[in-house]
Amino acid sequence: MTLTPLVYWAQRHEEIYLRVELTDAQNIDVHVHEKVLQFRARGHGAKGLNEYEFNLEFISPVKPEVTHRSTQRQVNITVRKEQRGWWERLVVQERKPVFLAPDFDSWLDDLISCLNDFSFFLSNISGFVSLKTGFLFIYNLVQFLGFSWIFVNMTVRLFIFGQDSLYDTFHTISDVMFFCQILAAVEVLNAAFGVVRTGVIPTLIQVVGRNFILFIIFGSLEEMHNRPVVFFVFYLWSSIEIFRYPFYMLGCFNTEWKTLTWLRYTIWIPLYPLGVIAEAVAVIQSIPIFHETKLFSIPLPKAIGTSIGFSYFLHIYLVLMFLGLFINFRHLYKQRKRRFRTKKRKAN
Ligand SMILES: CCCCCCCCCCCCC[C@@H](O)CC(=O)SCCNC(=O)CCNC(=O)[C@H](O)C(C)(C)COP(=O)(O)OP(=O)(O)OC[C@H]1O[C@@H](n2cnc3c(N)ncnc32)[C@H](O)[C@@H]1OP(=O)(O)O
Repeated sequence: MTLTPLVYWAQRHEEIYLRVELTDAQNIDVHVHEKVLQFRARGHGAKGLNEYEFNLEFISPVKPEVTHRSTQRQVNITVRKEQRGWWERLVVQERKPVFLAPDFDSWLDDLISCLNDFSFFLSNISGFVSLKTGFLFIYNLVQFLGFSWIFVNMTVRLFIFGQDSLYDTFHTISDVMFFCQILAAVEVLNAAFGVVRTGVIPTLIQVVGRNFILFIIFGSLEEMHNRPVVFFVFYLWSSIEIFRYPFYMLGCFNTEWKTLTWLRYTIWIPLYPLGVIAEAVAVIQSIPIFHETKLFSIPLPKAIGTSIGFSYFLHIYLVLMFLGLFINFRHLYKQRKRRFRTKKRKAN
């Protein structure tokens, strides 16, 4: 008849511990094949000095290497789980074998270690959520909410009112866009003071470029308010921001969602040129209006008798825009390469 020793078990996320109640155990043979652990040894158990053995078929796969250590009172066996995780029970069959019992001492150790882990996590978190992280997170959250509101509002209005919605974008959206774009000046400061790892020039080009269109071209000319170009400019701007800001928010906690990262570093490829083209259309449409109204024109001395129209500056600005497009396109291309190259290297 086969004699089985008493076996106590416990688990951690990566390991299984078995404590076999055999004193002075000798000729210990323990190995794992597939999910089954086989144990055989000679020692003093419940039925005196005898051969004892047992088999356990684990509920999940384990690594084939087993370590064991015998003391005068028991044999301790450690088996490594194939995949990290918490098992709902030890063995495949729902009714546990009679010789098997939970090892409460070890569970207690486990509980203590869990509490230690938790307090370590808490102490880390409190250090981690520094002032800078908190500030960046809130900033990105506010921008994300603002641009999401813009994007969703414009999309819903497009579905409900169709083409008509293109003509009143400025009236319905501009207040939130003003708010978000004024706030975006913070990004220039962040870059200038090294709060985030990015160049000042690309950020300045981005913020100044957009605010020029928003405040000077759209904001100061009522004639522009009902033009469909406002819709295209606002829609293109918000289309990138609803991905860029949540990407930064996750970054604040060293977390990433691969799809979001891919979107943040990819959809600018079509959006940026389209955005610049839409902005250029807005500038071109505003030129005759500035010309007629003489708004922002600089009067010259009476002797010369004329003024320098703002529309001249707009011609120069059109050239600057494409220069800006080139600089920022190159910058974003480099950022994309850096991001995906670093990721690939980390993966290797
Ligand atoms: C100098 C005078 C100016 C004269 C202007 C005249 C010319 C004007 C031409 C203007 C053309 C503008 C056209 C434009 O308006 C059209 C459009 O926007 S269309 C829509 C598509 N647009 C886009 O896709 C651009 C979106 N914007 C951006 O991407 C940024 O503003 C830009 C500055 C262009 C690039 O961003 P950045 O350099 O910051 O790259 P990363 O996102 O890779 O960030 C680098 C690292 O910094 C961390 N970071 C950055 N910001 C934050 C933040 N707010 N919170 C937390 N962390 C942040 C980021 O995580 C990266 O860190 P790591 O590398 O460690 O991951």
